[in-house]
Parts: sequence; structure tokens; C-alpha cells
Amino acid sequence: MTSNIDFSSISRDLQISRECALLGNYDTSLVYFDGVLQKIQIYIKSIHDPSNKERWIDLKNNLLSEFQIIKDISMELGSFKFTNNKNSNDSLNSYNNDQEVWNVTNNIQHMNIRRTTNRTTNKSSSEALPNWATRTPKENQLKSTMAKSKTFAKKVNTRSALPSNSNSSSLSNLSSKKTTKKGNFTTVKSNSQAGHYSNENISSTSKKNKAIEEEEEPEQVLIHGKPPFNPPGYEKEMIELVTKDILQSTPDVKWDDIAGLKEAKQLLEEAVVLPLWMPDYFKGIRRPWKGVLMTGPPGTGKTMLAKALATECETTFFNVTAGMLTSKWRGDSEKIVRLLWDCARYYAPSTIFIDEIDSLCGARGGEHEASRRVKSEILMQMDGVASSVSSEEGEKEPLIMVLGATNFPWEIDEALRRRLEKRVYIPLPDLEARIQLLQINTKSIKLTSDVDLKELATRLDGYSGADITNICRDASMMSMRRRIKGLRPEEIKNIPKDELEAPVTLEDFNIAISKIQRSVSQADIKKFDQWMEEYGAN
Ligand SMILES: Nc1ncnc2c1ncn2[C@@H]1O[C@H](COP(=O)(O)OP(=O)(O)OP(=O)(O)O)[C@@H](O)[C@H]1O
Repeated sequence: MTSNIDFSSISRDLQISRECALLGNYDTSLVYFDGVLQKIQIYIKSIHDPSNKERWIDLKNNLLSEFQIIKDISMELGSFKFTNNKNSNDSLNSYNNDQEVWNVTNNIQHMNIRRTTNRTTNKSSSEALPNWATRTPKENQLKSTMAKSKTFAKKVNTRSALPSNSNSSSLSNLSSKKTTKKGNFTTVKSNSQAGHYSNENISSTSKKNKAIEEEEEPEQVLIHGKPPFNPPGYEKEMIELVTKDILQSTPDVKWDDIAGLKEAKQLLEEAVVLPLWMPDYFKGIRRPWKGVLMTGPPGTGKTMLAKALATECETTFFNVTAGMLTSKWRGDSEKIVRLLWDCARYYAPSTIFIDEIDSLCGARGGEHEASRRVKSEILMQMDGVASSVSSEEGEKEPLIMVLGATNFPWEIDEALRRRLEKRVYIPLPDLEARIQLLQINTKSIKLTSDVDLKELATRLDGYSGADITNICRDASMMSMRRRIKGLRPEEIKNIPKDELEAPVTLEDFNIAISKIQRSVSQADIKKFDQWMEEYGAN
């Protein structure tokens, strides 16, 4: 079921994305980048050969870190907020001359693009990573730019929030702990140093930047009111992988962001919420499900469902791909699984989402030793968790829901299948869901009157949610592409924003639809139907 990947469109979009980033147009850059990552993700899901898959996963991870840098810069720039205080403009002007802290765009414009040699030159074209894939911007340079812009943002925010006649003593009330809350997460941060720096001459920055960075107390994130998880006996790097990369503070997806899939939403909610509400009832034979498997074609919303479940049910969300558990920790792979479950118990109630769970199984004949060990440990943890939750002793046991997702359910062996007791099919969107998808994806853009979403949805029969999102993204960029065609970077930078915001026309959609093919074939759907008939349980 290898997807036909359109390398040239990925290459073009990545190039546009990087150019936009270089020009300081981060929002557009992120939209393109997101599209590229999604296409690559769909392709990865369709690769069977483990070594080829691993190469593409590495590539995706490299691109993800590039994406994250652009996202961070964009967020930092967004945080440069000023009060209405008329002095705030003056403050800003005084910083403008400070090349060290202000030249964000210029620094990025002048960064070089690193080219590394493609080590896969002997591979066939579908196996070898294309040239564009191995280029990444100088991350260090971007990161140092980020550090500067962060420091700058802190100063500007601190300074502009102050009354114009403020002095150090009147700032003592700022030296308290500041607590912000988002979902299950509370951030406690001491800003006691704010007063020290706010009245100083900000243009002599570098020493003070350092001072701020050195003196600042790290943020303490409390999850479910608990301090950071830091068990003895594990390497720091391992703990960081689980608590920073796998544990996702704010999945921030709501049920309403997901088109269709009503039954899946209901089933998942019941599987997690009811045992939380009625722990006494869900004991013995009524114990909660050990795990739920979501299966279906790529790009149908499985990951979104897992994230929404965690958001809506307020459980701590652990988002992991099987590859993350096996690739880096080959020698120690079961240890990372134990740590993951310990962490999930600590922050319970928790949802552990394991994407590409099929890659832990050996049905393809290529099971690595690491995969085998990870799988056995997961099975043991699931058994352990389930038996403790169902304990009759009246103890309140931590609730951990394991959610697996796969595009290859037939690859999952019996042992794992048995633990994933509920098996839910996540299908391609029906007409109603396609209309909703188009509505969700076009809610922030203007459409001309000839665009009829219902008619478009009818034409998009057989397209996945991800395909439809890509079509909307592509269509929404058409007018911008027309406008910048043939222009030089300086000219592009000077185009007024409203000229780039022309409404999207039916013709734009037609062109996008003609370029983006259905990523799922009828034969694939048939395979899922057969598997669900035999093993489905919902
Ligand atoms: N039902 C849906 N509602 C809204 N957006 C959707 C839906 N299905 C897919 N999408 C869009 O497609 C993208 C990919 O979806 P998601 O990653 O959840 O799919 P998936 O089934 O997990 O795919 P894969 O199997 O490839 O991991 C989402 O970011 C979203 O933009």
C-alpha cells in the first residue's frame, strides 16, 4: 500500500516554505511546512521496508526540528506585545538600534542553507531520500537568533508592562511567583529578577542578556498539581525523552475540530471517561479496556482523535511512535517503556497513544530484537496496569488508557491484538464529514461566491481528511503564488498584506484537486473491510 508520493510538489513546497522563512514570512512558511510534513507522514505510513522507513523517519524528524524552530520564532515574535502606554513605542525605538537583539529577520535572511551529501545514492529513486530532503538551515544560527529574540521579548514585555515612572522599589510586587494554568498544566515561574533589569539601559545588552539567562529560575510545570517526574535510576536523557518529547502538555485538539467520526468519538470517550467517573463500578469483570486500537487508511484523523480524547477528558497525554521507543534505545528499549508507564502512572489519569503500533510486530518477518523487547514490555505493562485497575481491594488505582493506531492492522500479532480489546475502524470521510472538513479548513479564509462547499465535497468522494486538508491548503495559496510569480525577494517582501489575501476561487480549488490525487485506493479499503469483519470489536 505504498502511497504515490509527489516528490516534486514536496520539493517545491519545502522550497517555498524555506524562502518564506528566510523572508521573515513565518506564518506562510509554517503552512507550507505543515503540508510537507503531512505528505511525508502519509508516505512513511505506506513504506514496508524497515530500513527505508527508518531513513524517512529520520528525515521527518530533521524537518520537524526545522519546523519547530520556525514555529518558535513565529511564536516569539507574536509575543512582542506592547501596552497602550505611549512610552512603549519609545522603548521599542530605543531597541531598534540594537543589532544584537533586533535583527531577527536579517539574521535569518543571511543564513546559509546547509547541504549534506545524500548517503543513499545507490538506492532506487523511491528508496533514496531526495536531494531537498537532506538540506536544513543552520539550526545553530537560528537557535542563537531565537535566544536573542527570546531575551528581547522578555525585556520588552517586562518594560512595556511597567508604568512610565516606575522604579525598583515600586517593582517589589513583581517579585512574586507567577502562576498560569492551561488544562492540566500549571506553570509556576519566579519573575523576581524582572525589577532588576527593567530600568536599565537596554542597549548595552549582551552582558545583561547573559545575566538574565543565568539568573532566571527555570519554569516549573505542574501536571495535575504534581511536581516534575524525576525518578532515580534512569538517565537524564531518557527522562527528558519521556517528559519533554513524549508527554505533550497541550494537545489542544477538541472534538469539534474533527469532522465526522461521531461513533469513534463516543466510543473513545466512554472507554476513558466512564471508568474515571465511576471507578467503583469498573471493577472485576467490568474492568476498563486494556487498550483500544484505531485502524483505517492514512490521514483519516486517528492522531487527532487521540489528542482530542486527552484534551476533552483531561487526561495526561503521551504521544509516542513505536520507532521512538526502539530506534535510539536499542540496548535499553524495555527500560524506556517502563519509564513511560511509571510516568503515566505518576500523572494518571493518562492516555498513552502509540502510533504505528504495527511496527512492533514481526508479522513482516523483519522484527528487530529491540522491537521484540519493547513489545513484550508493553504487553507486560498493559497486563499489569489492567490487573491493578481491576483490583478488588478498593484501592484507587491509576487509570492508563492505551490507544494504538495503525494503517496495517493485519500486521499486528495475536498477543498485541488481544490486549487492544476494542478495535475501531476510522473510515474515509462520508459526504457530511467532507463538508465539515471543507468548512473547518476554510473558516479562516475568504471564498468567492462560486465556491459551493457541498458540491466540492461531492466531488471529493474517496479523498481522506488529510487529502482534503491539503487541497484546501493548496487552493488557499494559489492567489499568493500568482502574485509573487517572477518577483524578486525584495519585491515580495514589499507586497501589502491585503494583496496576498485575495479570496479563494472555484478555479483555485479545481487546480488543487487536479494536482492532489486520492491517497487511498479501493483495494486498500477492501483490505480494511476484510480485517474488520474478522477482528473488529467495537
Ligand atoms: N476527521 C478529520 N477532521 C479534521 N481534520 C482531519 C480529519 N482527518 C484528517 N484530518 C486532517 O488530516 C491531518 C492528518 O490527520 P491525522 O494525523 O489525525 O490522521 P491519521 O489517521 O493519524 O493519519 P496516519 O495514519 O497517517 O497517522 C490532520 O492534521 C488534519 O489536518
